Amino acid sequence: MGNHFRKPGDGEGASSVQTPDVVASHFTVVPDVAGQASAEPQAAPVATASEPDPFAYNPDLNQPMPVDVAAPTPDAAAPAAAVPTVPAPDAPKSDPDESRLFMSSVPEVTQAQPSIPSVPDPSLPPQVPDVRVVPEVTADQQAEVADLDAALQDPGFTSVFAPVGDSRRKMAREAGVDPVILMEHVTKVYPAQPNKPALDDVNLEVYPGEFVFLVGHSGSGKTTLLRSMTRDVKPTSGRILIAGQDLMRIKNRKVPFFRRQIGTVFQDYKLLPGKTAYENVAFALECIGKPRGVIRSQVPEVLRLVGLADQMDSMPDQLSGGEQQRVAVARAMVNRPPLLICDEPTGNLDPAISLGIMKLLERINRTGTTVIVATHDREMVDSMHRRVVALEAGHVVRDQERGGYGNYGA
Ligand SMILES: Nc1ncnc2c1ncn2[C@@H]1O[C@H](COP(=O)(O)OP(=O)(O)OP(=O)(O)O)[C@@H](O)[C@H]1O
Repeated sequence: MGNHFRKPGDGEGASSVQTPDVVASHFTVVPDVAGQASAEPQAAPVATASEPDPFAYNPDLNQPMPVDVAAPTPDAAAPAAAVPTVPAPDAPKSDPDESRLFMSSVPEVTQAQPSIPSVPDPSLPPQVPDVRVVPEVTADQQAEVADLDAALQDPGFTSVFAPVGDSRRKMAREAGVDPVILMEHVTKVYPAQPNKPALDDVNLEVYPGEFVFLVGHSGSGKTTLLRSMTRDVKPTSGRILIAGQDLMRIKNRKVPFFRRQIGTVFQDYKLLPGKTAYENVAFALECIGKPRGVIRSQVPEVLRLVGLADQMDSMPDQLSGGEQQRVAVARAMVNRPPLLICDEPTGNLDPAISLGIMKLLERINRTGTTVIVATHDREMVDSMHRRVVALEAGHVVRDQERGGYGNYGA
């Protein structure tokens, strides 16, 4: 298991143009439960792959795409209806250097990505205009939205894989591709509520590249589900594999290394109040032993891509809620985790700002990162036409391709 997180000896096909630092930043290896890999975060072995994996996390556009899996054509990869301001990946670049962050050191695309016309891509949203009406947006909010929109034009966000749709998921299963999230019969009973499981026999599979909304009433178990994916909560029974790591068996001392591979974004940002935006993002890289030179180059780039180039030196309390959340997203993404877990990322934000954050997450998803988002934002879910998993009293009651929010209270 675990094709998504590469392990030593996996990536013979890695591009020769990548520097070791860059490769390490993309494919940091977590020591496995058996302790076969180095426990030192600095080690970050370079990933290699003897056989190309169609669904592996692979930001290098020059890597040959497997022929039996549909890579998005540039046009197909841009869900233009849901994200009208995001340019197609083949949009002209205003600054060639700008492509260095999320695609750090990824060379220019020199060849068209192959596609399989016979495989439909049901993940693409229908071509309907975005008719969201955002009431009473203040001048500050307008400026903030404009900033983020400008940042989202950055060609550094490059589409590698389209989100995985139903037929792709089926195809992935048939091809033996491992899900990045696998939950089997997961039940969580908190001691304080012994007769009311927070999760009750949950089964869930999420494949690399998917974007999934998690919805449900307050108290239905969304946070417990997400926290069990990061081993902040240990289920009472069942099985959880995250990128091949068996979270029911992983040793406690290995959990911090595992978590460094997962990006997390929460409603309350969780920024360090005494550090600037730059320092908050840099801290994430310092914790995993990244060299200073890598930090100095990657942190400004990721902050620029989330539209905060001019606010790197601001303290959290000098930033708006939306800007703080963008710092949190930048921090979660700077090490390029293949999985991004977001718990109510727009819960504290105004609608216009929320839309910007969601566009950002969608754009990150289009670089190949699997994204799961718990939300109460009905409009957002309805407008984005993504996979929707609904929980009710700890049960999965709906798992729908390109679904809507459904009949849930706020
Ligand atoms: N630490 C805890 N101890 C005891 N019960 C808990 C704990 N955390 C959550 N619960 C209970 O588990 C159930 C699910 O809670 P959870 O926070 O996962 O729901 P949620 O869907 O995320 O809710 P919300 O949308 O309000 O955040 C609720 O009944 C809650 O009271």
